[in-house]
Amino acid sequence: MSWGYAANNGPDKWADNFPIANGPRQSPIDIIPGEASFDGGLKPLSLKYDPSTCLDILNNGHSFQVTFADDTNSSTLTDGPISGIYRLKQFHFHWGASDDKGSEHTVAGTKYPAELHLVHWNTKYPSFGEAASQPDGLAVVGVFLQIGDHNPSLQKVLDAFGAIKAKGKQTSFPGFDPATLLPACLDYWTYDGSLTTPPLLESVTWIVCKQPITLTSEQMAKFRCLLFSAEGEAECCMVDNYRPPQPLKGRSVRASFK
Ligand SMILES: C[C@@H](NC(=O)c1ccc(Cl)c(S(N)(=O)=O)c1)c1ccccc1O
Ligand SMILES: [Zn+2]
Repeated sequence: MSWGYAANNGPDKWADNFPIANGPRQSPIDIIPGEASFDGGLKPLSLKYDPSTCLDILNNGHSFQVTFADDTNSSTLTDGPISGIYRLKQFHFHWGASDDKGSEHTVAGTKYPAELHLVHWNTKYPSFGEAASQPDGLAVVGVFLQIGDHNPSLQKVLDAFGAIKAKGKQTSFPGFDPATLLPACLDYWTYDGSLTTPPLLESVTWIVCKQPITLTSEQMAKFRCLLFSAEGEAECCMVDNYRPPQPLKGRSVRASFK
């Protein structure tokens, strides 16, 4: 039985096969703004993305991912809390069965309907796979989604869902600029954490943007048309693919803003 988000294979069961689930730097966490410490030494994020590196969009049975060519420094994250150059590998989302839940990080207990993760790896290592096992290997920019105005950029992603409805489906997705999914203000919280999905490796510098991006409730409903299941299997809607907040275990959360 492989891991998932159902009662019999979901987050409460992951420690059976991935004992690091109870480790010292697990993600996500509940971010409590009043307990975050402003760090004037934190630099602004520098995100430089080249749309020509965007390759395809796929349903991996846990979420959907938009993948990028990461053989050059065309799409990178630098500065912010990190040193060196991190390359964009993919972005994906986590969302709920209804608009009152779905994000992985929460803010003083507040859940957003969804959360975007832009996954980058440290080019001091030879590949994403190598980097994912190093304490400074990955850097993920998290962006909350909240119900509001229509999001034309996100609509381009939603329009591709017809081709990737079932687990294992993939289609080319050229020329998409992920910078169009970023909020106007790049103030952020940062802390040391992990992948929020198995193998839950403790290799992620988390960078969570304070300002959400918006989408309409109708756009949010489109996420819930994807399936966890493969073609020919009993249809199972892809919803509630989020891990709940994990213990902080003494970690500090820094803020790039006052
Ligand atoms: C669901 C998907 N997970 C990732 O690809 C993933 C990779 C890195 C990060 Cl940092 C994150 S996260 N959520 O912390 O940003 C998620 C996955 C996991 C295992 C096997 C197949 C597969 O597709
Ligand atoms: Zn994620």
